[in-house]
Amino acid sequence: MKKAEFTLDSVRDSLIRQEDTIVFCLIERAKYPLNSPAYNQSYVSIPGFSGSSLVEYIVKQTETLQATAGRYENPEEHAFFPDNLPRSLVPSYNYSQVLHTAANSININKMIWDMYCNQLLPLFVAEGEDGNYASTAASDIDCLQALSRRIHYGKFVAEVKFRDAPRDYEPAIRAKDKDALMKLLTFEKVEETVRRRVEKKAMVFGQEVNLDNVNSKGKYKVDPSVVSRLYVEWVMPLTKLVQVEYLLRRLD
Ligand SMILES: C=C(O[C@@H]1C=C(C(=O)O)C=C[C@H]1O)C(=O)O
Repeated sequence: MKKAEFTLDSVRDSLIRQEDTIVFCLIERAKYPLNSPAYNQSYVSIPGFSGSSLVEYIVKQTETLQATAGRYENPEEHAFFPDNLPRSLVPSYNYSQVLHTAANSININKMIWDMYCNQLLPLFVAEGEDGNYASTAASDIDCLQALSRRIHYGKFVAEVKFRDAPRDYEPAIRAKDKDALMKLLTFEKVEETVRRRVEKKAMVFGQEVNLDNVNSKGKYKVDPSVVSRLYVEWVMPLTKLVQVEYLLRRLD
């Protein structure tokens, strides 16, 4: 099978497609209220598990299973609990080796976890509980994995930007000048387009569909302004943080 081409346009196309995944994941999570017991230590006393919540239990177990099926062999995937994961038990796929090996040392999932659980969730789910704790946690892992994939995709964005203009990036990398790197890789117009597009996607994907094709209740399943805030305050800044961290190691 032909490998996908690797250009700034193809990388941006992937980010655009990942927006759909993220918006749909948020819509699914918003079916349930906060369900705070899923995040409380007092609710879980599972024999053999010493973690701090049902969500952590489900994420750890899911990652263990998916590691054996080769998920983390893919340079686009990052585990939330990467320590002591089992090895893949399936034949390895020959992924394109486009990234510098230093990419392997970058994983900001702890920040993503904290942002999602402590800041984002209360903004887009209703208060209260309905007992669907396991389903809620299953929705959380979908959201977390989609956000993590998008944010760590910054490694590919940075690589393609570096290859397009190595002479611009090299002095800032050698000087370890994070601010200069941030300036070089930032495109404010692109960010504004992303912000407006994800807000629109939240309106289109999250509306009530009926045969008159009118959003009769004028309500959305996830508040579009929360989705644009998610991108402006967390997703884009964290993607840029990954880009800077990657570039700093690009000449190692
Ligand atoms: C991802 C890129 O780099 C930066 C980060 C962006 C983002 O996270 O969406 C958008 C524009 C850039 O400032 C890009 O240039 O496409």
